[in-house]
Amino acid sequence: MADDGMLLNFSIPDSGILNKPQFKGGNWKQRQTAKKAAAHWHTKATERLTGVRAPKAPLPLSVNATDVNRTALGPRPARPHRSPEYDNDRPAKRPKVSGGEHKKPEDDGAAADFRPHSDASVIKNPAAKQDASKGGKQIISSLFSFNPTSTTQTQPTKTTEEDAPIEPSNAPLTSELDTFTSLGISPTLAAHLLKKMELKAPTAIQKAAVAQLIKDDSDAFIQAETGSGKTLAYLLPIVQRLMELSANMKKRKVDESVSRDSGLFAIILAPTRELSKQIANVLDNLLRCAHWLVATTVIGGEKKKSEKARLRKGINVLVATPGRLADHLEHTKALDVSNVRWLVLDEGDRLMELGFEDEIQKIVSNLNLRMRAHKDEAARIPGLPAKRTTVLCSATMKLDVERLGEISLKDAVHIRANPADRTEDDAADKDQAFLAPAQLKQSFAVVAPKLRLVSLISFLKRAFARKGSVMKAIVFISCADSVDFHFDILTSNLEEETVPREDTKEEKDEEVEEKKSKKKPVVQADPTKIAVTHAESPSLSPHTHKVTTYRLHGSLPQSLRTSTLAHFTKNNEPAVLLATDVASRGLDLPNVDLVVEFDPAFAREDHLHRIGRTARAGRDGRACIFLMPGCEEGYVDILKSDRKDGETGIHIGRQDADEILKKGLVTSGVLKDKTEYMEKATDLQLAVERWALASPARLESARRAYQSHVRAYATHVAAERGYFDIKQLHLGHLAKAFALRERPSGMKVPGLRTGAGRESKKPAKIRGAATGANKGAVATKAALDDTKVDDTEEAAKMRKAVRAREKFMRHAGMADEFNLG
Ligand SMILES: Nc1ncnc2c1ncn2[C@@H]1O[C@H](COP(=O)(O)OP(=O)(O)OP(=O)(O)O)[C@@H](O)[C@H]1O
Repeated sequence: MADDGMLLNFSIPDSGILNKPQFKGGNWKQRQTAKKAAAHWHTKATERLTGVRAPKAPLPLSVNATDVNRTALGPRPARPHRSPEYDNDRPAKRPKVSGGEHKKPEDDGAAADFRPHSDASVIKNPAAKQDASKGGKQIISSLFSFNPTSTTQTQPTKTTEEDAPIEPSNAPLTSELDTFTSLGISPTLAAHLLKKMELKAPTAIQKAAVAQLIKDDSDAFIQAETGSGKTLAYLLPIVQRLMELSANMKKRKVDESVSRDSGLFAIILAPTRELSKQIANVLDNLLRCAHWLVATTVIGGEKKKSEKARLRKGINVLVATPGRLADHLEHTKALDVSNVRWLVLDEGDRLMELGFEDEIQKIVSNLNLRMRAHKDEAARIPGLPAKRTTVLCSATMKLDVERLGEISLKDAVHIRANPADRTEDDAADKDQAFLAPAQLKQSFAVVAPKLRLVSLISFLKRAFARKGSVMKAIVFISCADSVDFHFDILTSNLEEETVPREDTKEEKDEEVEEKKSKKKPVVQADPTKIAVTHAESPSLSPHTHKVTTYRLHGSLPQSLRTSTLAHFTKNNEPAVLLATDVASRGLDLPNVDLVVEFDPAFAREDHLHRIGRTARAGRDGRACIFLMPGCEEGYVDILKSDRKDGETGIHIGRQDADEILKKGLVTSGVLKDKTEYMEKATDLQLAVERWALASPARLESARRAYQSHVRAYATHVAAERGYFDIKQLHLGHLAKAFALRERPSGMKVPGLRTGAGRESKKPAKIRGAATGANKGAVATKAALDDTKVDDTEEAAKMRKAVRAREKFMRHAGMADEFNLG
């Protein structure tokens, strides 16, 4: 149209085409109201003249919950400022939902402090609309009101930083007499350890194990704390013995010296692929001083064909996962195990937990059979021991480890770092032998469910505030869905999150069409996002440096898991890894200064393995566990039992959510007024909620994470379920920590993985609290079925393990940890 063409020639000055009026007189409030009204009419007039619709101004991050509501309702009447503390004094309000309809709090078993959600802009959002169409209701509750109070002391105790330094318990020995050569290691190997691997002296467990395994062919059970160097404790004697074998053959001028064709002499079994690869790396480093010896790995998740090709070429040491080795023993002719004289079962308790008992039994019988059948052929290798030595490594001496010992060991020697510490008869509680490294500084944070997410962000913000104070941190989260959700939050620019825009006409039409065709909108996961396992964290990075966030869980493809761990290991900049328990066992990640148990572990020994990712080989480390006020605080008893000086509890620090929020969010360190941190926390929470509401995929991810979290919560071992009582879990408050504004009872997760069809109509709280003795079993089985506890292979193993354990416990007349009946 001609008019349009003419309009193109208009140039609109930056100041606008209408003069802005001056506002004088009246009080501040009246001037603000007049200014807003004028701005509104100014915009409308400009739009009318230009035909261009002005974009809506983003809502600043510094608004609070009531401001958001007001944005939609217009200017509010003057009202005295109400501090969040004032909220605390108010009696509970009946929850009011967006339709104006009131509902009794007990209707959904959720929060009693739900506020009406009248954020029209949120309701206009497609995700929210989709939810509203399903009968979902948007609820905003205040972060700081109606939180449960702590049952323990409210004032933080002396922080662990203030404690006097403690002698490390897993460090290399310092006496001049304690050298590798004094244990029987050859000068060549000792020189290699010193020059190439920078290892000057053995640790206590290495001293005990190396001396024993070099001089003797007896089976052994190695038990030592995390980070004490168990890997080298069993690898060093094997490599030393193989080097001796080689030297022997040369001395005796036997035709062929030891080479890759001489046969397979040692097998090391580890429960996970990550651990197998890590052991293989240490072994490769050792074998650089004996290049004629060849090692390789056979682990699940890799092509069997290439593994077969490697086995065909000939190997001397094999690192494997039990399932894959059992498979090769059955199907790969090139795998000859008749010369195997060392079998190591690393992380024995975990091997049993994952249900590898059958595979290990098969492997052991196969080795025995072939060794007996080829006795004479082995005689051509002078010095090859007549009997096989089996070494079992485990942090604990639980019943299932004893069972593994029965399968694999014969007259085993019990090797401990300090045998004087505990005698074999000191078996009142064998797990108690497993303690945290003495120098590890432990603390717990008492955080109400609603404050969990903002507290985690604040805690990490504070930890990474000064470059160098924390280089690497690991945050343990109970399930894969929750890891993904928190990864997305931490790697998003929350400050850019604005109130979702209004739908365009096209979108409205589309929606009408959709409704007509009665097609349910399908929320598709973005396939490109699956491959992203690390990204910068805007919310954690201070101005001075960047912090990278990583994610790791068993549902990621193996190649991605491996590359993520490698990237995290090589990264020399500050980084945080969000992980499930897939990263809790055996992994040796350098420079981890801090471990955060955002979700407490399912059992005490898992907790010890998790915190053992720091304070390794004598280095310093910090660990903090998040506990909710109430029964969870009782878990401090477990923290005390982790330590030799436990009963006193003097080395276990305590922090409150308020303290964490103040330190993490008020970066100046000085509070302008005592509610400043509350406002900042509320802003952060609102930003996260807006982030979730901005797309259906994010909302789905939040709901999925929440539901998986609740299911995983029900899987704590029976002995600890008093601390983690699902019936005490406040589902409504917890939903807020997942950025959700919905009632737990009405929450549906589109595209829920396996088991979604069996979703009960009852709210999770009621489902979790199934009746009588089988409540734990119901919850556990639901968790195993519906939660991505680990990858599918490991989940299957876990199910098998649960069944095996149930059977075993029944036979042993013991209380079953899953309360099966
Ligand atoms: N003698 C030593 N001197 C210095 N550092 C050592 C020594 N032996 C091992 N280390 C280092 O200690 C760290 C922990 O070793 P390793 O992974 O074998 O411990 P672990 O006892 O198996 O721990 P976990 O129980 O957690 O699996 C590694 O980084 C390793 O390089």
